[in-house]
Amino acid sequence: MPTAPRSPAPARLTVLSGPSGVGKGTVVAEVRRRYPEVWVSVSVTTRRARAGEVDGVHYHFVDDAEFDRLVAEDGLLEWAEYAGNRYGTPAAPVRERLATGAPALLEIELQGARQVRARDAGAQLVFLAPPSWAELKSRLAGRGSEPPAVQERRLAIAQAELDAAGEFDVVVVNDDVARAADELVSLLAAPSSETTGASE
Ligand SMILES: Nc1ncnc2c1ncn2[C@@H]1O[C@H](COP(=O)(O)OP(=O)(O)OP(=O)(O)O)[C@@H](O)[C@H]1O
Ligand SMILES: Nc1nc2c(ncn2[C@@H]2O[C@H](COP(=O)(O)O)[C@@H](O)[C@H]2O)c(=O)[nH]1
Repeated sequence: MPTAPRSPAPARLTVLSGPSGVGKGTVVAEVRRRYPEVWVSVSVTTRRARAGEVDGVHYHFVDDAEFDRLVAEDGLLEWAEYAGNRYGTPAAPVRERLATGAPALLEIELQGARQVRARDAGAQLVFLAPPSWAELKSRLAGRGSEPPAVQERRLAIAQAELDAAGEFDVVVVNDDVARAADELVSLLAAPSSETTGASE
């Protein structure tokens, strides 16, 4: 008797987190430049777009009412308030992507990473760390996208985020963009310990 075609096993969700200015966006852009097939979730945010940011590409820029609506209808996989703005991951595109058996990548902050872990024990949490505190400060200042007071606010949050690095499955040091991108690509491709049966 012919068997019905089977759906592929859902793939693993990978989360990239780390303090503001460490280079998450830069490393993800390098991964996508080399591997355009890597799928990265586009978050919603109430923050205003920076110069050069494109709605629907870098973020879906929404107002507070729209964000409230998404939360109320359980449309977000996770969400958090960060430095005075809200950010969240639209749930449906991530679920659809994983259901095809292909991996998905989220670039989100610490509170969101913790929510993903609580919902999905098989998710892989990757922490991107700076080579030093001085280098982190210099990168954030050098980017020039926030005034000094906002940089200070982000650096205060960064202290707590660095203290939480031990909660992550893997720490990748971003001392070199190409090398960090290589490490992230190999982590995305690595099979989940749940599917290999390896112990945690
Ligand atoms: N390995 C690196 N060496 C030197 N500079 C880097 C490196 N990686 C990123 N940068 C620079 O650091 C700055 C911050 O990078 P990026 O915007 O990617 O950080 P981020 O972690 O995504 O920040 P945020 O969380 O605030 O969005 C940018 O100016 C970027 O060019
Ligand atoms: N919890 C979530 N955090 C997110 C999401 N999208 C982005 N982020 C993180 O927010 C901070 C600030 O981002 P910025 O673009 O204003 O510099 C940074 O750590 C991002 O990774 C999300 O959907 N959920």
